[in-house]
Amino acid sequence: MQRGNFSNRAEHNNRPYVDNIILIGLMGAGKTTIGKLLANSMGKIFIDSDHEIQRRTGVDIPLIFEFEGEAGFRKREVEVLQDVARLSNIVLATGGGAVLREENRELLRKSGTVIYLRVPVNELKRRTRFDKNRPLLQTANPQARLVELFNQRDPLYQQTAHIILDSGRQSVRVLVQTLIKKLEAYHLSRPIMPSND
Ligand SMILES: Nc1ncnc2c1ncn2[C@@H]1O[C@H](COP(=O)(O)OP(=O)(O)O)[C@@H](O)[C@H]1O
Ligand SMILES: O=C(O)C1=C[C@@H](OP(=O)(O)O)[C@@H](O)[C@H](O)C1
Ligand SMILES: [Mg+2]
Repeated sequence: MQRGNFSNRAEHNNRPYVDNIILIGLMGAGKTTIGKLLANSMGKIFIDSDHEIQRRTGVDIPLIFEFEGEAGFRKREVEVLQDVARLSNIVLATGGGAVLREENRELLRKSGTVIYLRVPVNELKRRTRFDKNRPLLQTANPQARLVELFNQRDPLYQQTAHIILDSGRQSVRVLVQTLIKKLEAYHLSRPIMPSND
């Protein structure tokens, strides 16, 4: 067995918690950016739940919020998560609010190894400041909004994640390498058969 070589797929086919990688964290944490690179490096298929929602509806996220409100968006999000969680050999970048529903938190935890990209609010603000595609940040004070969301969601991300990666200004490339090492260390420390935790 080639320990640490995740491209050896056959070994992991019936171990979804090893096979799939799921990224969670606030807006701007780098889920989409790092997810793509991580999938590439590990020979996995990249899926972004927001992209999938946009593909299915044919419209962008701000328009869904405008017409259906956040509640409408969350319904679409849960549907997409349930569908993509059935796949294997994927890296899934979720939207920042995916952990709000308990049913999603349970689903994500049992469908893959969940990684929380934990980034300080100042850095999140810097990364999202010119972005018009995140309806929740289109307020007079996006920094205060991010603080509020961090306080509300940080405990939810922590309880959902198998691995927490605290990061600030490291480059995306360095983060991907660090993540691959953390994944290997995490799985080597686990029993072969997954438990239900
Ligand atoms: N480690 C990083 N260092 C610098 N910029 C980053 C890093 N990760 C992501 N970014 C940038 O931050 C912005 C938001 O990243 P994104 O991947 O869309 O985050 P998320 O999907 O978590 O909301 C993008 O412009 C991206 O290029
Ligand atoms: O935090 C949130 O509630 C949201 C995050 C966004 O995704 P990113 O985290 O990829 O920006 C997107 O799903 C939507 O605008 C709502
Ligand atoms: Mg994203």
